Amino acid sequence: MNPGNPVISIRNVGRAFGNKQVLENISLEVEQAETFGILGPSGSGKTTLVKLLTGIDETTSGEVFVLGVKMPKLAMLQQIGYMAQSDALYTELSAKENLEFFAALYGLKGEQRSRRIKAVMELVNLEEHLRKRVDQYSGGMKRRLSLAIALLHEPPVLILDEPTVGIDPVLRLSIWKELKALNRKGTTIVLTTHVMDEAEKCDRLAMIRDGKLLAVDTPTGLLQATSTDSIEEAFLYYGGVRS
Ligand SMILES: Nc1ncnc2c1ncn2[C@@H]1O[C@H](COP(=O)(O)OP(=O)(O)OP(=O)(O)O)[C@@H](O)[C@H]1O
Repeated sequence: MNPGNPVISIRNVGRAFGNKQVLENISLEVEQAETFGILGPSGSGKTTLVKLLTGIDETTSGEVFVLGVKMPKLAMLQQIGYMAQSDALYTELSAKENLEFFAALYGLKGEQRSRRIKAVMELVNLEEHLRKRVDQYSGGMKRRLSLAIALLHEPPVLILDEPTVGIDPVLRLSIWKELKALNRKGTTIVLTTHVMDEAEKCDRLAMIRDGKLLAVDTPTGLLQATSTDSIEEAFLYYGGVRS
């Protein structure tokens, strides 16, 4: 970590849809090479928040900066790897064709493109299914392919919306190992999760409920602040029970 050099800066951010205020006055910063988790009950605004970080969506108040650039900014596509909650894949194409499409979008060419496609497919354990059409993939395989695409261009910022849903525990562990290895190389990771043992692996966690930021701290700090023994209990303390 490199404190004082935020890769992501969220300043007084609000997002409303019509008269429904989904995010309210959120401010937080994520430092370089942090794994930063966003935890909150269903409908609390996690996906809305991460979409603002990727530039897919825009704030209705406040500002978001990624790597010092005010979002949204199309050019930041190259700098951010995003894994959405619902897979954005071309199902009538093979995995390879999907990867090639995104590789082209990210400007990867020739030998580098082939090398990266091979590397990310190995990582998510799909190398044997490279030529298979995505509509023949299981739900878990599609999640893994989506993660592979997010990692393809080795972006400095990774934004993952519930990355390991539908992924078995063995593969989940190997994906976490890789995420931590990326962290060590300087990649900043923001993820949303409902999985408590994943939350514990984050350097810091933001707890949100009803679009409001309730706490930001290390997992240990959250346990101390709530006098609880597990992240699950801390989550319930902050109102997860009311989801
Ligand atoms: N485009 C939209 N138009 C209107 N309301 C929306 C829109 N997108 C999200 N919302 C509302 O914003 C709230 C927060 O949704 P969001 O998807 O961010 O929650 P979440 O915390 O990611 O939930 P989950 O854990 O179930 O994925 C919900 O009440 C949702 O209905």
